Amino acid sequence: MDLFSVTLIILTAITVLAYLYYLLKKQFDYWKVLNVPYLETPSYIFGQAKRCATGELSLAESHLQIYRDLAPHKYGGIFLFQNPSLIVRDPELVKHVLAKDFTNFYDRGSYFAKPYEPLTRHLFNLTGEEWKTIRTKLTPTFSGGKLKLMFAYVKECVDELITVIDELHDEEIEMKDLMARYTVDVISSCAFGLKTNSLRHPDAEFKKMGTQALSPTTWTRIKDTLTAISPKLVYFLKIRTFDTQVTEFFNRIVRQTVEYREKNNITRNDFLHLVTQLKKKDETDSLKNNSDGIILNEKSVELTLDLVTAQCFVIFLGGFETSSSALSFTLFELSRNPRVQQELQQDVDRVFDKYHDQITYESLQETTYADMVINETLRKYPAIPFLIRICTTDYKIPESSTVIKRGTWTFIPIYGLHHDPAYFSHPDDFYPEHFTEEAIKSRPHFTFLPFGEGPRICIGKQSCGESFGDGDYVNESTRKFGTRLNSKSGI
Ligand code: HEM
Repeated sequence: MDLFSVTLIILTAITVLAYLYYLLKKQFDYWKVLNVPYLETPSYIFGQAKRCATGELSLAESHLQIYRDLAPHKYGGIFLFQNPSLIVRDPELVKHVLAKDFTNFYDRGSYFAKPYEPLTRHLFNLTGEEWKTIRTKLTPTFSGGKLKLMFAYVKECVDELITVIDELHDEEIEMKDLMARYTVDVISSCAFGLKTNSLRHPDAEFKKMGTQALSPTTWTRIKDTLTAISPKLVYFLKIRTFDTQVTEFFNRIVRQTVEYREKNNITRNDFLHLVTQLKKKDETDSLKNNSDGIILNEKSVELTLDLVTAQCFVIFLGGFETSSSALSFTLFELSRNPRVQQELQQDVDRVFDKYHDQITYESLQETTYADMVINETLRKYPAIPFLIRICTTDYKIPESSTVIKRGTWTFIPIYGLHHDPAYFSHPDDFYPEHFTEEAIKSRPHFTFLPFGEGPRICIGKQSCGESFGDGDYVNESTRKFGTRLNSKSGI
C-alpha cells in the first residue's frame, strides 16, 4: 500500500471517529440545550447506569444516589446508556405523571414480543387501547367480594404453613425459601385452582418454573441491557423473554385445567374461573367506563386462550417474587426489632381474642399495627425501586417552560422518595410509626408508592394484604411463633 492510501485511510478513520464523538457529545448536551437541571454523564457508554452495570451499586442504590444528586430540583435529566431520561422528584409532579396527565404517560415501555411470544402479552406489558380493554375486563375479578371468596384457599395454605413450621420444632429455618414456597401454593391455588403443595415438596414443578422465569442469569442480564439500549434490535432479532420450558409449562397448565373444568363442569372461585367466564361473556357495562381518556374499543381485544394464559402468568409472576420478598423482609425486620415484634404480637392477640381465636377476612381489617408493619416493609424494601412511564405525546411540565419530547423515558424514583427524610423521619430504620394516621396525614400524597399509582396501579394491591396472604400469614404466625435471626444471617 502506498503512502497516499495509508494517509487517506488514517484521515478517514480520524474523521469518522471525530464525527461519532461529535454526535455523542451532542447527545449528552441534550438536557443542557433544554435548560433542564441534569447530572453530567460519568460514561459515554453506560451514562448514569455505569455504577449499576459495573456492580458497584444495586439498582435501588444507584437510583437513590441519582435522586439525592438531583436535589433540590423538582425534576432533572440523566442519561441511561445514551438515552436522555427524566427523573421526577417532586410529589406534585409525580401526581401529574401517574394520574392527572395519565393520557400523556400511559405506556410503560416494557419490551414485549407479542407476535412471536404470546405469553408476554400480559397486562404489565400491554399499552394503549389493548391495555385499557384488558384492564377493564380484569378489574372486577379483583373486587373485594371476589377476593373474599378466595380467602378460604389462602387460609388452607396458612394452616399448612403453620403445621410445617410446627413440625420443624426448634430447627433453624431458611425463611426466604419457605416464604417462596408458601407464596407459590397461595397463588397457584387462587389463580389456577391447583394444589401445588410446594410447602411439602420443595422441588414442585410450579415453584421450579416460577423461579426459572424470574431468576437473573448472565443471558437475562445481557437481554435486559440490550433491551435498555435498543428494544427495536431485540424485537428484530426475535429474542425471547422466557425460555421454552417455562412457556410450554404455563401454556400446558392453563389449557389442561380449562379443558378439565369444561369437561367435568367444575366451578371454583379462582382467578382462572373468573377470566374464563369473561372469555365467554364480555361484561359490556363496565367496558363503557372510559374515565382516563384512553380510547376503548371492546371489540378490538378478544380474550383468546393465549391471552387468558398470559394474564394468569402475570398474576403468578406479579405476585410471586413481590409477595414472598415482602414476607421475608417483614420477618427479617421483626427478628431485628424485638420492640416491634412485641407490639405486633399484642395487636394480633387483641384481635384474635375479639374473634374467639378465628382469623377471618373481616378480622384482618382490624389488625392495624400489622398493616403498619407491612407498609413499613414495603417502604423500606419496595419490590420495584422505580416506575417507568414513556411520554406518549410532547408534554409541557406544569409551572415551567420545559417541554419534554414524545418518547422520553420518565422515571418515578420510588426508592428515593421512600428514603427521603423530608417524608419519612427515620428513613434507614424499620419504624412502623411512619404509618400512624398522623404521620400519613402529615406528608404529601405520592410519596409512598410501593404499588405505583393512577390508572396503572398494581391490580393486585388489595389482594396482597388480604387475600394472597401477607396479612393473614403475618397475623397467624405472630400469634403462634416468635422469630429471631440465626447464626447464618451474619448479623
Ligand atoms: C407485595 C406485593 C406486590 C407489590 C409490591 C407490587 C408492586 C407493583 C408495582 C409497583 C406495579 C407497577 C405499578 C405502576 O406502574 O404504577 C405493579 C403492577 C402490577 N402488578 Fe403488582 N405488586 C404486588 C403484588 C401483585 C399481585 C399479588 C398481583 C396479582 C394478583 C400483581 C399484579 C400486577 C399487575 C398485573 C400489574 C400491572 C398493572 C397494569 O399495568 O395495569 N401484583 N405491581
